[in-house]
This record gives sequence, structure tokens and C-alpha cells, in this order.
Amino acid sequence: MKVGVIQLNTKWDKKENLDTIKKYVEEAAAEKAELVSLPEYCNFMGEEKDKNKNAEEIPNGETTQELMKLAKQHEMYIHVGSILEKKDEEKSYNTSLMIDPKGELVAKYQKIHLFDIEIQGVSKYMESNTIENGQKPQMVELPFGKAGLSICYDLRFPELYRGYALDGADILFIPAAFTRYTGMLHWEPLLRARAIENQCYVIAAGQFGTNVPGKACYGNSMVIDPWGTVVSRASEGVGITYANLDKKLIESARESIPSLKNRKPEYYDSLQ
Ligand SMILES: NC(=O)CC(=O)C(=O)O
Repeated sequence: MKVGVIQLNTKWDKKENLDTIKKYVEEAAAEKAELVSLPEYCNFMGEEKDKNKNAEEIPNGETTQELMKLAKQHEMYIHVGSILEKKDEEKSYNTSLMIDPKGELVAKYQKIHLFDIEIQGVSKYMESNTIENGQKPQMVELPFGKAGLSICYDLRFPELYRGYALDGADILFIPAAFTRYTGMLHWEPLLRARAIENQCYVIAAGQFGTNVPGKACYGNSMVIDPWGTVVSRASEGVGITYANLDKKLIESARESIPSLKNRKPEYYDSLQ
């Protein structure tokens, strides 16, 4: 399966953001990609006070409707890294979608782990001020195999991905708006670890550059194979990078090093 991973610099202007997405989806269709993956918060990034105003109903909101049309027009899967989904007057969900080539919404995942962190002298984020966390994992069946959905900060919680792998995932989607500072330190090693330990493809579309004044994202969107090799990586800026997923690499990784089969959970499941 050929996938296109779109790296964006999403800002507050939704129309401009959607136009950029359309341009890259069209390019991916011309390149015969079967699936494109978009980053977290692909249609809007702005000040905290504007987030809820830009949240939409799913599937009836403008962004979902537009992307459903686009998927149908180009007969491809669109993995919508995330958009703000309306919850109530106070809060939204940070929600990932999978749209199939008929233009139908086939999976929806709400970010479970919210980015509430403070690095002294560097940055502070309190995603839970504006976002309500999701409460369940979500897998989706693709022609290539099963995929597990997640978003950004979820990457730091390996138990979610192990659960997906044990439930038969071949692909882990990890769209993000990873910060530049934490990205330089942790993005690639964590992504490669998730791919290696679960012997899955990892597809990680990221935001790049400054989206909101004073806050910058790391970019480095990538596809990693089940051996942990980075097979495709976006360069600096906005753009698209492609990779061909090969089922044989999943089989060879799992046959050569059967670590998923060699687990002994009976000895450590009691640890908390
Ligand atoms: N932005 C996030 O949700 C996560 C992140 O930047 C990090 O974990 O670091």
C-alpha cells in the first residue's frame, strides 16, 4: 500500500488550511497513493480562547464533510490526524478520523492522554483546559491490515500500542503537533520504539514550525517500518512524503524476533 504523509503548518484560517490539505491530497492521488495521513489539529491551530469556537460536529461539520467528499472524489483513504470536535460550550474533543474511499467515516478516536506538562523555563501546555479526554481505543480495518489510532502525547504511553498490537494491528497511526523542544529530544526514538516493540508500521504525520505565536512544532513526519527503520521522512516545511508498506516486512520481523509471542505477562501483569 502506498501512503502519503502530509506535513502542515496549520494556523487559524480554516479555509486556507483546508485548501492546503486539498492541494496535497490531489498531489497524492496523482502519485497513486491509496491513503493519506494528516497531522493533529489539521484544520485549525490558534489561541486557547478560539479553540472551542472552531470545534465542529462530526460527521456533519464542514471539515469532515469536505474531507469525505475529497476521499470519495479521489477514491482514497484519508486519515484525518485530528480536528476539534464539539462537546459542549466549554470543551471539545481532539478527534482523529478515518474516511474510506467511498467517502464514509469508518473510525473515530478521541485523544485519551492530554498534553498537560510544564518544562521549567521552556514551556507549559494544559490541553485539558479546553479538551475533554476520550475514553476508548479505536482500531480500523484497512485493505493492508488492521490499524490502531492514537494522537501525539499518546505516543508516550506504550501500553496503548501494545494493546493494539495484541489485538492484531499492523499499522499504528500517531499524528502529532509535537513541540519543537520535546520533538528534538524524544520524537524519533519514541516512534521507532513503538514500531520495534510492536513490530508494526508507524505512520506519523506532524505539524511543522510556528502555528501559534511563541509555540513551534517539530515536524519530521515519518513512516517507520516494523524493523524500526525510518523509510520516509518529510523535510523542513510543509509538504508530503511517501512510503510503500510491505506486508513481508511485518512477517519477517515477527518470524525472526517473535517478541510478541515470547511475552510472559503472567509474571508482570500484577505490577502497577
Ligand atoms: N503536543 C503533544 O500532545 C505532545 C508533545 O509535544 C510531547 O509529548 O512532547
